[in-house]
Amino acid sequence: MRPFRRPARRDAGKTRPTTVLGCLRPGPRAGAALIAAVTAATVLPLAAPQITRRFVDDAIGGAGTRHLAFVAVGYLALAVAGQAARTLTAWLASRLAWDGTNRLRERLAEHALGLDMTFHGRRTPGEMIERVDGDVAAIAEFVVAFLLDVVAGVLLLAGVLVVVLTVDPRVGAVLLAYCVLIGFGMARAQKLAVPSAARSRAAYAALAGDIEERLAGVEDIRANGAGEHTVNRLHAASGRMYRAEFRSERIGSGLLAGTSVAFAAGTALVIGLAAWARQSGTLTVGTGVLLFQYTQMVRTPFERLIDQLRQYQAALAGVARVRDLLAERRTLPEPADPRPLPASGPLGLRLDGVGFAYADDGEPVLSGIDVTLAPGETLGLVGRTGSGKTTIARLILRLYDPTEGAVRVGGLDLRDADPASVRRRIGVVTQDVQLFAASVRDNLTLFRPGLADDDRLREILAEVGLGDWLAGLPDGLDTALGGDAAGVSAGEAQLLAFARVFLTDPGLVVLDEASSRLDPATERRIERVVDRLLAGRTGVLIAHRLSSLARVDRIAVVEGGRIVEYGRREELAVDPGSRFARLLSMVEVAR
Ligand SMILES: Nc1ncnc2c1ncn2[C@@H]1O[C@H](COP(=O)(O)OP(=O)(O)OP(=O)(O)O)[C@@H](O)[C@H]1O
Repeated sequence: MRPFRRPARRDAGKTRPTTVLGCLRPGPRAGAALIAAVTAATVLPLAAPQITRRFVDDAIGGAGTRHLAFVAVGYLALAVAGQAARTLTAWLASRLAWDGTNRLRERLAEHALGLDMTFHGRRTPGEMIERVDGDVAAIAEFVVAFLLDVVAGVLLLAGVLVVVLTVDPRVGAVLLAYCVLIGFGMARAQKLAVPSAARSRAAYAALAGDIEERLAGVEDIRANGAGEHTVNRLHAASGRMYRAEFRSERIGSGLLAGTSVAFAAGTALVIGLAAWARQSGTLTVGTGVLLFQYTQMVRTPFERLIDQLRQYQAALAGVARVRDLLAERRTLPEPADPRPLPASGPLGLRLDGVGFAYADDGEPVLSGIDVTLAPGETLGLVGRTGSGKTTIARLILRLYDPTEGAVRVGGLDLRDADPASVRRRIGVVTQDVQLFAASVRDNLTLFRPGLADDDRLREILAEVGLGDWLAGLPDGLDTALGGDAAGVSAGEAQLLAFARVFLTDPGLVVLDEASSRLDPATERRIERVVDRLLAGRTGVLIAHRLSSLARVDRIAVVEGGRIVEYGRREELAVDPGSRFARLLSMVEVAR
């Protein structure tokens, strides 16, 4: 099978397909090769019984051994050629299917990555894996099976009927009626198989989602001793899958057994008819054998078709889900006339009467938020958990659009700003730093090789205080970091995240301070880096430690989605009636 190829090279200069069918459609040459192979794989086996007939009739007629051996060799050659055609068809079909599904998988991954947080907030990673991988694999398997078993099978069936009708119209008519009956029975059977296959697939997706979620939270589960409960839940979910799968299998094998009996009856019928025709002298023994062989040939396509019913259902459900995913549109509209944010220097920030709700008909999480920061100024956001600080940060990063008011950066409403310049000019460091199973270099540049050369990367790592850490790594920038950030402490991970932001040199930075405790030395290192990062940049700091607020110009106290206090830090600190002063004095008392 051809190895997976990157789309950038293959599709360079071409329009990328956007629909499921568009992705799966083969190129004209590959399509023609497949049609030729399928035709050969159908016609060659159809010719085989003709040779058997000749052999039998000639043998009964007293033909010589040489002649019979010649006919036998012809039969053998035809069988070998038929098998070769079938192997070629299988190879071409799987190659085309995997080529197509690779295109589909890439398209889906690209599409899903381009969707907004509103979409991703509603989906678990397990569900997305099942969609982008599980469904696509089901579609690929079906495409192979469809080409091999359904298309080739139906062609063979039609060929057999045409030949038998030509050889003996009476037997042909019986065979045709018989096939129609079996086809009708199968269509009815499909109604049974379809829902059970869909249920089994849904149970599997639920189990995959459950496992993924539990594995992601393994630390919390262990720490809280929830292991037994988790195993019990998984037991229940796999029990549901087992029952759904078992039922689906039972229906499948019941159908297979039913057709076996029907075919045995059909064969007996045709043999009986052939014997009767032979007695009445209208049929040679060879033709009887030929009819018997053709009847046997009808069986395989039908059995394969039945076998495909369940797969067909899974694939159809997969196609529907993949279509739904491709039909998902960004909820953040692209600006009609995108304007870039100022390319250099600190960016001013203004939140103008901003209101926001996560769901269309949900409770507002933010309302009436007004904030103004001049370029280079810093704002500290404080407030209880759940008050809306992270949501404000998300709006500033344009992960969501406000439902009321506007977020302006550098004088530009973010809805009118060029999204690429928003990503470039607004930087963020969140509490949960995501490190990838890749080299230090890729973790810093986030897989953008042209972003900075190695010297610049070393310089930045030294700047954030990771110079010694880098020197201690076995392969320097090439050292692979574990996917779970194994070998990287929480503090180092935070510093790596700062290094990422330094690389793009944004004009506005949003820092969601790590609430977990770091050792005092690391905390001091991080604070020094924060100072350096905020120098000459506009900053919004979600502060979990009041000490961090010493560096900000303005303070906003958030409560229940509103700013209940806003002002210059020094003024609020000396105003005994302010909440900020009360917070400060509480910390003093605690000390
Ligand atoms: N993705 C989301 N979908 C729906 N509701 C959300 C989502 N994220 C947050 N919320 C809700 O919005 C409100 C504000 O949450 P937010 O995370 O902004 O608070 P916060 O002040 O940052 O809290 P913390 O200090 O704990 O991080 C909360 O009621 C929260 O439950």
